[in-house]
Amino acid sequence: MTLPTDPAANLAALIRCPSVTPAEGGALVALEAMLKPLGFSIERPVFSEDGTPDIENLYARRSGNGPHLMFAGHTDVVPVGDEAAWTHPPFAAEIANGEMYGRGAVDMKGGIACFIAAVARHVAKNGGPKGSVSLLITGDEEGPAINGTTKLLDWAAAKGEKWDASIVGEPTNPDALGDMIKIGRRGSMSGSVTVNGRQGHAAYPQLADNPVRGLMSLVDALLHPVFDEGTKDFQPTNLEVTSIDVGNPATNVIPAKATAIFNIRFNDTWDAESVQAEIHNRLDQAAGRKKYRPDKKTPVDYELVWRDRPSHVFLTRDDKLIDKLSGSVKAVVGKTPALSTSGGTSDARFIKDYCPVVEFGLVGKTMHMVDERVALADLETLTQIYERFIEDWFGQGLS
Ligand SMILES: N[C@@H](CCC[C@H](NC(=O)CCC(=O)O)C(=O)O)C(=O)O
Ligand SMILES: [Zn+2]
Ligand SMILES: [Zn+2]
Repeated sequence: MTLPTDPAANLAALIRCPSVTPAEGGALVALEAMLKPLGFSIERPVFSEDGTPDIENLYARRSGNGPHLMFAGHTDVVPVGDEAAWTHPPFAAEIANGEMYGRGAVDMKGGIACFIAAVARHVAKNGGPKGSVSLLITGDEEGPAINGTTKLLDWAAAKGEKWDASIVGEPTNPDALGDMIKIGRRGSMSGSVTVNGRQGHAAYPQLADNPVRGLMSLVDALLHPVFDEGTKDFQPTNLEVTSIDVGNPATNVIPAKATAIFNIRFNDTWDAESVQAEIHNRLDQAAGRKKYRPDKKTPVDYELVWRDRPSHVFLTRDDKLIDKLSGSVKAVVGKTPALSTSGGTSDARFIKDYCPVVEFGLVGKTMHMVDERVALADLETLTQIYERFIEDWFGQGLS
């Protein structure tokens, strides 16, 4: 029987599945095909909640006598964006100049492909680890994350599953494999601000109330001043405006409404409540400013809506697990990774409530971009690191 020891072949099979959240796209079927020959028992729970799409997930376990290592990840991917701008089609897994192109190549079908190849090599060489290995894979990491990892963990724990450690295979390395292990993340929250104005003729602005002017004041206040300078463990808090939308096809009509959407990444100076209070305060102050609406007597009429659930700031530092993983990285690439909480959030925020967890995966430079791609050499190196970690973690015990 052929075992899935080649990470590039595993990844190509996964990239060819168009699993943009919330679509399964065949990705979990492809995973089952890789995991069955390795002796995993596989379950595919589907979770639902009102107002959110149903999500297919996968939990696979290869049981053995000894500790239990869980690898966690997601097969869903973000949309491709401007498909015409890709130099290779996003779901074809084409290889050029030693790199495989495709949505999910690094975030994070590539990480899953490498972990499976690592287990396969370990099984081929040693007959399998001295303990249990499981894969906890969601189809809802990039989306609202309501019917994914959090429910999958509850569901597995209710069946008696217990884990001694977990690795999340998000692309943690900024430039080269071995750069960085993630040991926590900033919080994340999104909201929208809609300004209600009064529609009218662009040549008679005194008869209208242009909501774009009001929105400019509010957006300015969201961006300035900076929220903080960062803390010992975390980057500075940062807010990005991700959309400004008026939906106005005419050039000479002042629209009735204008909306901005924003996402804020906050450090441990804040929690979700204090961020919300700060944003409210900034908007209230800005609503009365005259800069863009000198002739208006009333403040900007706006509505703030918080979207989705906030993701909380968290640290997962576990020195024993970090030492073991750092040692495995060093053994393969010759350098000790930095420990960081930089970048986005991850499902480690749910896993930390069940067992020690660290994050380590591919180089993330092209994640969410057009032409997402991974060096084939990196796939091989990450596979070797994961294999080495499996050997070290099961072989030397947990201390
Ligand atoms: N929208 C989801 C969470 C979205 C998670 C996403 N994470 C990444 O892209 C990983 C990036 C990295 O490794 O730095 C994000 O941070 O937006 C929810 O809110 O639950
Ligand atoms: Zn990801
Ligand atoms: Zn992502």
